[in-house]
Amino acid sequence: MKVLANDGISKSGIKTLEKAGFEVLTTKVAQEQVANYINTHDIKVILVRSATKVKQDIIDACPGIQIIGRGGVGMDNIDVDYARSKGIHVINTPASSSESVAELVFAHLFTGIRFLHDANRNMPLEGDTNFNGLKKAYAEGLELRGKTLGIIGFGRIGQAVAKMALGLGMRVIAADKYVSDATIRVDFYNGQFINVDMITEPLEDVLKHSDFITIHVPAQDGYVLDKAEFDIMKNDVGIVNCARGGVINEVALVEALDAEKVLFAGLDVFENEPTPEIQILMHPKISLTPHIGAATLEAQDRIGTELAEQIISLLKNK
Ligand SMILES: O=C(O)[C@H](O)COP(=O)(O)O
Repeated sequence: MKVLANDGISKSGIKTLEKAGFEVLTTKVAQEQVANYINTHDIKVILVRSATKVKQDIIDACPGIQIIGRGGVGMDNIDVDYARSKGIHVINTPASSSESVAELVFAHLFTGIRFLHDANRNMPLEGDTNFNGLKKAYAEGLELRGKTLGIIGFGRIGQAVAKMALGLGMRVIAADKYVSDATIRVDFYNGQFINVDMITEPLEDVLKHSDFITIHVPAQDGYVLDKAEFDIMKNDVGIVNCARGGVINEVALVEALDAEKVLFAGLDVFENEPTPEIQILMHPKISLTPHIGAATLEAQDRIGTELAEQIISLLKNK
């Protein structure tokens, strides 16, 4: 039985699938060729990350598909309900990348408070006379310890961020439409841990009281952070988005950065992907990464193995 991993899959995933008798194809087929490729190669399982879209057109064109697998969390590139209504299994790996995404949040936070994005762009060339000016700006860096981190969206990833923030000595507050409380287990390398009980707060309170805000909600209709939300935040707040483009109004964000309301932004996701708007790309106060929250060897390894195990249990153990 053939599996097409159109956006790639880890070696561990391929090995597990091959051991169970599947043939795994990792050819990167262009979006417009996907349906034809699936049909001509008799593919039964299509695996994607966020790049390949599996919408109604592909589902209708490929009646042989039995499983659509998303290696990762967000399924906004798949018509999940429609696929399920046609009897197709749709699977993802919701827990595999939480730690990696959370670590990227802190990469952006540390970058923002110590101006790494600016330093990387502006280290002096020989004869450059501006560096002392830069050094003075960099001397206005901040520490995370003792600051308040506001987490919007308190699911698995939001809670993984909370765990790291508590470990760094930050105060953590969170808002979530659906989660009212959570116990955060802050665990240490030596096996010791402490549990911290948290109750979520209204969004407005989180916006008002946070020194830094990080957002962890799925793709949705409408912005979560728009001008009205920026207006009630503290001055010099830092913003991080490693969730989905489209949850922050980028025009309002740029205005807030230019008005010195927001100190910096760390963005892994954009309204336009893979190429963000030029105002975002070139902005001196924005630290940029190209949607790499889950792009660690460890996360991809877990994702590949977890997908493979789900496929085997759905198709081999019937
Ligand atoms: O939803 C996810 O899992 C992340 O956005 C990662 O997306 P990617 O698999 O395309 O890196």
